[in-house]
Amino acid sequence: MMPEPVSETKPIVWTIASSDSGGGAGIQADLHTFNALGCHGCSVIAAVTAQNSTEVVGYETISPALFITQLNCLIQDMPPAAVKIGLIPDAELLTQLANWLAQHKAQHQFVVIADPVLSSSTGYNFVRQSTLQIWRQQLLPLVDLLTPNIPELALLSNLPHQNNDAQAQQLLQLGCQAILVKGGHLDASDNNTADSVTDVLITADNRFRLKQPRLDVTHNHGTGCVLSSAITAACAHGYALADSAIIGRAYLQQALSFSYATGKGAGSLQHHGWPVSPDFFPQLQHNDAAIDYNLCFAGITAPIGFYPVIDSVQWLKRLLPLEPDVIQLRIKQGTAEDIEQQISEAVLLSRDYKLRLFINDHWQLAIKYGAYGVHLGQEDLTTADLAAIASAGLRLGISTHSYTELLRARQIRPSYIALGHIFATQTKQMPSQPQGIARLKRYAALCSDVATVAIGGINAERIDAVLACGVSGVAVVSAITAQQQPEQAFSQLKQRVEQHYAHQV
Ligand SMILES: Cc1ncc(COP(=O)(O)OP(=O)(O)O)c(N)n1
Ligand SMILES: Cc1ncsc1CCOP(=O)(O)O
Repeated sequence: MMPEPVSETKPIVWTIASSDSGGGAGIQADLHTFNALGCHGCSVIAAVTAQNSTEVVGYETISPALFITQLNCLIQDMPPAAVKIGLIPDAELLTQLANWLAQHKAQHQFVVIADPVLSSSTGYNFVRQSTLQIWRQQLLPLVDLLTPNIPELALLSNLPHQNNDAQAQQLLQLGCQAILVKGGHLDASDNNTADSVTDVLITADNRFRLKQPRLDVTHNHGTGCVLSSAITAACAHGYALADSAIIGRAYLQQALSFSYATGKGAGSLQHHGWPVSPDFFPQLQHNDAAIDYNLCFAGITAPIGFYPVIDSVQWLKRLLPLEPDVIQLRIKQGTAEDIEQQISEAVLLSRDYKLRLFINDHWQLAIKYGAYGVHLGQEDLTTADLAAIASAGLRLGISTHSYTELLRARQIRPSYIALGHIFATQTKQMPSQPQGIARLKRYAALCSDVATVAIGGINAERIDAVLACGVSGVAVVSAITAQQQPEQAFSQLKQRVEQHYAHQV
């Protein structure tokens, strides 16, 4: 199957690792992964291994001179957006690499993801104490994300008798920015069970767990290589580390689900394109004790469609004659008294006009006056009484701006999920970057089981591209309220959206 085209540009990514003659791991697996995730992969080979699906028979490292020549030659013409480091079974090459990265990383601003391969899954040991020291002292300070399994974490931290958290903290202290502790080894971690695998992403100020069903597959050669390469590819597409870890984990779950036999031992993973099925995405476990994930929110009866967002009851009165079907009242200014007055009046009007009216932020007033629904931001999720909203029968919409927020919102099972901001917007100062059309398409595909609304910078020129992404609604502010003829703008956009959904039925 051809991978889905995921973006207009193909970021350049490098793998600095070793060749696996069996093709399931190492450089070969990395390049397959990069390609499937819409990146152009370059390779810097550190060693050539002779291995098949049952054993590593031997290896030879490349000369330090040719190793450095590969790096220098690539940086001149094909600088990377992100670099993955894999098996480098030689202390001299590791030192050379650390020196080279120290010289070039800051200037070229690439992300470094390192998978500290210390032994093969078939049991071949590639490292000595001297290699571990170079990892600790020279490489870790240059690494943005390290992806050790539990035995590698213990070895690298040199704290074999401490728990995984203490070991990870030790590696952070040595200078690496973040650690994804892979839970695939059933033995040493209480995060893992026979049924599930939990990886833990740890940074200096954040920590969350990515939990997935444990797949009962024997063909799992190259799992670590594929995960770290998929994370590298996602970073190269500009996703933040946490989102990249999520994408990597979903890519791996998908590839493992279709793995196949190659020889007599563990076979290889099947590379597909960008993961979109919710089945492949992990469950995120934050320290969100305040959120109840077992609530049931009322569904939305008809497609959301055209969804204007306005900031006063005056605007509502102006638009009501044009027969809006859904509107959000998003009042950001005024006294508590004034806000309550506007909300109570708007809810009464919405009943007369059979309008589905969402209230932004003011969930208590929405419940008090019986609005159709409430829209909340991520920061509201731990302070609002979600159980009260659910039991009052109000619909809930939640804002999201990333995979991390999207997975969190999905776990709450709201009535709809807002995906934003898609394009630059003048209406609100956004702490995040515009997501763009390629990401919107991926997010919408992941939400095939829940209604979605796109928001942010959407106007008459852009609305067709947004609708083509498969969302169930399109929210706009300035495309109506900042226009010279708002009523005309409203009617034109509404008609365009209605035409789109009419053709979908
Ligand atoms: C449909 C829709 N999507 C997103 C938002 C933004 O909501 P929030 O994150 O709560 O930010 P503010 O609107 O409070 O600035 C929205 N209002 N509607
Ligand atoms: C409230 C909000 N949340 C994300 S973008 C946005 C503003 C959208 O306004 P506009 O449609 O004018 O870009």
